[in-house]
Amino acid sequence: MTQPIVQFKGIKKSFDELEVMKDFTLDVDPGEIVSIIGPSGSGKTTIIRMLMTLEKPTGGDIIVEGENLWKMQAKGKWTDADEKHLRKVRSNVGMVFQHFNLFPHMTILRNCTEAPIHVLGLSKKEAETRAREMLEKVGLGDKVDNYPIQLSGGQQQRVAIARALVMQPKVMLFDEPTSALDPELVGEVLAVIKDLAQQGDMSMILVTHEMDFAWQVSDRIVFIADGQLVEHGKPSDVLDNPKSDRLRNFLERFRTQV
Ligand SMILES: Nc1ncnc2c1ncn2[C@@H]1O[C@H](COP(=O)(O)OP(=O)(O)OP(=O)(O)O)[C@@H](O)[C@H]1O
Repeated sequence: MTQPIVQFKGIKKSFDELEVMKDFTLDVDPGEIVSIIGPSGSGKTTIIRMLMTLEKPTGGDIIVEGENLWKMQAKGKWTDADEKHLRKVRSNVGMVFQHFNLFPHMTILRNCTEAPIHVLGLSKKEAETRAREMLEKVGLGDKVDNYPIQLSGGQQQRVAIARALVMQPKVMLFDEPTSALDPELVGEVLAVIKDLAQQGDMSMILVTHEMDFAWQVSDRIVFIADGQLVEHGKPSDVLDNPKSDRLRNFLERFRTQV
């Protein structure tokens, strides 16, 4: 049996009095494409942020490639060696946010070489070779010397995808990657993500409100509500034949809004 690349086990998460996750459990297999859907405020972004170690779960375990993210302390407290180990495990996880957050004073190429040089320790030449290859892959091979401000929002988001890919992650996280874009720019970004999904060598966890897109690219759709996983399965099962009232109501509300 293959070991899941990512495991959430009994995750609890509260912000002061607000209990966001009550008991969230999910395994993601190598190469699997999982989309997370759910009502606004149900904790989708929080799940992604916990996996990026940007938020700490209140309880439960998050395991990446067999390593328990929040329990890596060898001596019961965080040491420099633990932090280094954590950074290494975390470098298996790439992230594309809603807002692309490129460095405005750096060229597109340099935006993509900073992390491989400083986190992975690649030489400038190696990092540039990888970055050019990834920028080519997202259709921006001719923009390496431009600055972010010279690119459209859709192009900037494609740079953000290339920047994450340069780290050769085993899992890519996308948190509503098109929601900050003008509608006419959404398609080009979704096409790049779809392409990556079809290559099949990376796992992906996507938080998206683009249901048609989720239907097309996902191996599995996960519906969360009230702090837990309510339903999951193949897109045709979850989106076309919901079993629970909560999912049925969510999809109905969603369809009347679109
Ligand atoms: N740092 C924080 N401090 C306090 N509350 C927070 C924090 N981050 C998130 N929350 C709250 O946790 C809940 C879940 O937020 P989250 O952003 O994960 O939801 P979501 O499902 O991604 O929502 P949306 O679909 O609207 O993006 C919300 O009520 C939010 O206000």
